[in-house]
Amino acid sequence: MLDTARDVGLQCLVEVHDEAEMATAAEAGAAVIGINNRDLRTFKTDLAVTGALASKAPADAVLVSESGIRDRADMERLRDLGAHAALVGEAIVTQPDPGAKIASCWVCRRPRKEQARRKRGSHDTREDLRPSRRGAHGRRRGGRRGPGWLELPADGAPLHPAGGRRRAGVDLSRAEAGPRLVGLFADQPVEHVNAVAAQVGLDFVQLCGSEPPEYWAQVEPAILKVVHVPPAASGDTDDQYAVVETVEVRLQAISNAGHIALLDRQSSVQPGGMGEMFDWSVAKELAALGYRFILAGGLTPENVAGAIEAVGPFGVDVSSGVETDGVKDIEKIRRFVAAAGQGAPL
Ligand SMILES: O=C(O)c1ccccc1NCC(=O)[C@H](O)[C@H](O)COP(=O)(O)O
Repeated sequence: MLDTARDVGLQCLVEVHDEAEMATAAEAGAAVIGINNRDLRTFKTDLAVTGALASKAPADAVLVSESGIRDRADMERLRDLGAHAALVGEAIVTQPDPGAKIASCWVCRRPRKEQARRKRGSHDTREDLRPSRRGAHGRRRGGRRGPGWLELPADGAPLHPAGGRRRAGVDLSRAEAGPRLVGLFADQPVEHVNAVAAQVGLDFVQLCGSEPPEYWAQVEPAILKVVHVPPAASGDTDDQYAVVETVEVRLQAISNAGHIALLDRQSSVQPGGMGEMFDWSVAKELAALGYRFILAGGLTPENVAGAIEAVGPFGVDVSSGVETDGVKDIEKIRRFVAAAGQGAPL
């Protein structure tokens, strides 16, 4: 059945409740395994079932904990037990405001102690399609590096694709096999973005301008949406909190639309590539609230490990920090990638 599903382009969620069923699922090659915390014979529900079976799952399976999940505390517990996703029914449908309930349960980051445990080899994280960008690699084994192709109307006219290719210095023909290819745009006609993406075979489009959600909806490839983080007006805590709230609204909208957010410093000069950091405590706060984002702005081979450790982003992005005299510097890129790999796992 799994083979048939794959042949027609479907993925199966294979549900298990005990060790024997987990062994069957593993043997069958199930890539997504649902651990049902409810015993369907007795209807007894116990989240500990997830803990007991997660360690018996194939290392590269995605684990979905199912049933009996009520709130954020449960979600955190399941995450710590090794689940990658949760299937929640009753706790959401019985709420007057299901959206608020979902938002209150959102847990994304794996805590560091769990990362460390996995890194020691007891249970591995899985390869997924999450990108990091342009050699700015943050995830350990599961991360993807994404060379970026920059197309911004900063000088009036969009770059021709060939210009982009030269600028990014990547062999586009290798994009399929290796890194994910990201194209950067800012407020350009969406038809143009789609045409370029199709012509070049972009995996992601990074929107660096003030494109609204209606625009995102028309973009064909996956989207990285930049959120420019403004400085706190006075630097005091209230102002900083106001910045967190402003950015949070944007992150929510991006996440709800199924896209990936990239936090970068706001600049009146150009929408990125300024080599300047924003206040990482804002990013740290948002990561603690469970938001996933790529961290950008002023990263360098020297500070990237510390940034990952301090903020805990989903990925990191760099431009000028790996340049020498305005040109990408392969040695700096190598050092950046190595240093990012040494930061706390994302
Ligand atoms: O990277 C550029 O040169 C650039 C130029 C104009 C607009 C946007 C640009 N880049 C957007 C990015 O995503 C950068 O990688 C991001 O802003 C980080 O840049 P940096 O602070 O220089 O590392």
